[in-house]
This record gives sequence, C-alpha cells and structure tokens, in this order.
Amino acid sequence: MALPSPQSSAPSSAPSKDISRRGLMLVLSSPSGAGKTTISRRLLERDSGITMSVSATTRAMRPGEVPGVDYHFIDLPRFDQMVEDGEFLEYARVFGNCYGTPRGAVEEALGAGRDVLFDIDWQGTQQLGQNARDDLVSIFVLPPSGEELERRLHSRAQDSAEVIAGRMAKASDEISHWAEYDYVIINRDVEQSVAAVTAILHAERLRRRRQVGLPQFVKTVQAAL
Ligand SMILES: Nc1ncnc2c1ncn2[C@@H]1O[C@H](COP(=O)(O)OP(=O)(O)OP(=O)(O)O)[C@@H](O)[C@H]1O
Ligand SMILES: Nc1nc2c(ncn2[C@@H]2O[C@H](COP(=O)(O)O)[C@@H](O)[C@H]2O)c(=O)[nH]1
Repeated sequence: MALPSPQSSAPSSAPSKDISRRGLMLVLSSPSGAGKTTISRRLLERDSGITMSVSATTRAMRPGEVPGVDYHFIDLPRFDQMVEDGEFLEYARVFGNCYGTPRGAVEEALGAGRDVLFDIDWQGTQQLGQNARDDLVSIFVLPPSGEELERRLHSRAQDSAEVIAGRMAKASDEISHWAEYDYVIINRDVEQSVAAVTAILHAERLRRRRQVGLPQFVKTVQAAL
C-alpha cells in the first residue's frame, strides 16, 4: 500500500510543533467483548491527534449504534463492489459478517500527519502489516479471564444469547494470534488500560523514523552552533 507523504503535524508528544511526522496506524484487536471499543472511545476523547477509522460492515446495527460513527452499515452487494473497486485497505469475514476499512479516510488522515485508530481483527491487522509495516503499531487486548469475557459480553446487553455463544466459541482462535502483536495489555481496569495505550501511542510518535522533519531540524540547530 502506498501511503501518502506526511504534512506537518503537532501531536502533544512531539518534541517541536514544527517537526513534521508520519501519521501512524494504531490497531487494537481482541476477542469480542474484551474492551476495545470502550478503550478506543476514552482515548479519542482525550487525544485530539488521533482519529477513529470507521469500518464498513454487513452486520445488523446494534441498539444505540450510529451509522457513519460506529460503522458504515452496508449490504453485501455494496460490500462486494467496494472490494472489487479496491476501496478497502483491508477486509475480512468475522463472525459470519463482512467488515472492511475504507481506504480514503485513512489515507487522508495519515497524509495530514494524523494518527488513525483501528478496532479490527487479526486478519485485518495482518493485511495492514503486509502493506505498511513501518506505519503500524499493534496492540492485543486480553480479558482477565474467560469467565470475565463472557460476563462482559452479557453485560453489554446488545447481542442475543446465540450471538454471544458464537463469539465465545471463536474467542480462543482470536486469542491464539496474541503473539503477532507489538504490545499486549490485559484489560482489568479500563482507566489503566487507557493509560497503557496512551503511553504506547506517545512513545511510538517519538520513533525517529516517524519524525521525518528531524534531519532538517537538527541541521538548523547545528547551523547555529
Ligand atoms: N476493564 C473493564 N472492566 C469491566 N467491564 C469492561 C471493561 N472493559 C470493557 N468493559 C465492558 O465490557 C463490555 C464489552 O466491551 P466492548 O464493547 O468495549 O468490547 P469490544 O472488545 O469492543 O467488543 P467487540 O469486539 O464485540 O466490538 C462493555 O459492556 C464494556 O462496558
Ligand atoms: N478485519 C476487520 N475486522 C473488523 C473491522 N471492523 C470491526 N472488526 C472486528 O470485527 C469483530 C466484531 O465487531 P463487532 O462490532 O461486530 O462486535 C471485532 O473483533 C472487530 O475488531 C474491519 O474493518 N476489519
């Protein structure tokens, strides 16, 4: 995937507001119900430098979900057309439905030097890694236990008992990919998990290769010495 060149950006953890930086792709994956959505919402509230990637899906809308905010809800023929037209950065079949990341919004954000947050499964993470490994930072979110995972799925009260049973049956498969991720957190306490994700984000923003404006900045500093 050819990602666009970065513009100047000023995330809070950058050493200078004048140093341009490549936007990064921060991925959260987990078994269903471990807490990705909850962590993502709090991170987005607190960090204005990161934007959520809104996926397209063929699954039915849950109570309280907002089209265009939580997902772009589309039918299967439309999904297939988007696949054919190359409109997805990645896509996968998950729990019997199709999910994909529309390319345009992500490329626009990265091109403007903004970071993008993804809530996607291991298949999508692998696809992003194959195409843009240097721009990817991946975090796997584990539940504290299998019992707690099931409790959370029930407590969310948005899926039928049948859907929850299906997701629990796939949880072990999803967890088997944990070691493919850059970071792993155990989501016991939401606030601690958000703090951990924030720390990862801040450190990854400071990676030398992402601060593409550094050579020029260093030259300017040296010229004055
Ligand atoms: N640390 C936590 N302690 C207790 N409950 C939590 C915690 N994190 C999330 N939850 C609750 O667990 C439920 C599932 O969380 P959430 O919807 O964020 O999971 P998810 O990983 O995004 O699931 P999915 O993959 O199905 O979208 C929600 O009711 C949420 O409030
Ligand atoms: N590969 C992708 N996986 C995605 C995408 N959007 C969401 N997901 C994953 O699907 C499951 C189920 O989500 P839910 O909202 O129906 O509970 C979950 O693991 C998500 O991470 C996507 O665009 N690509």
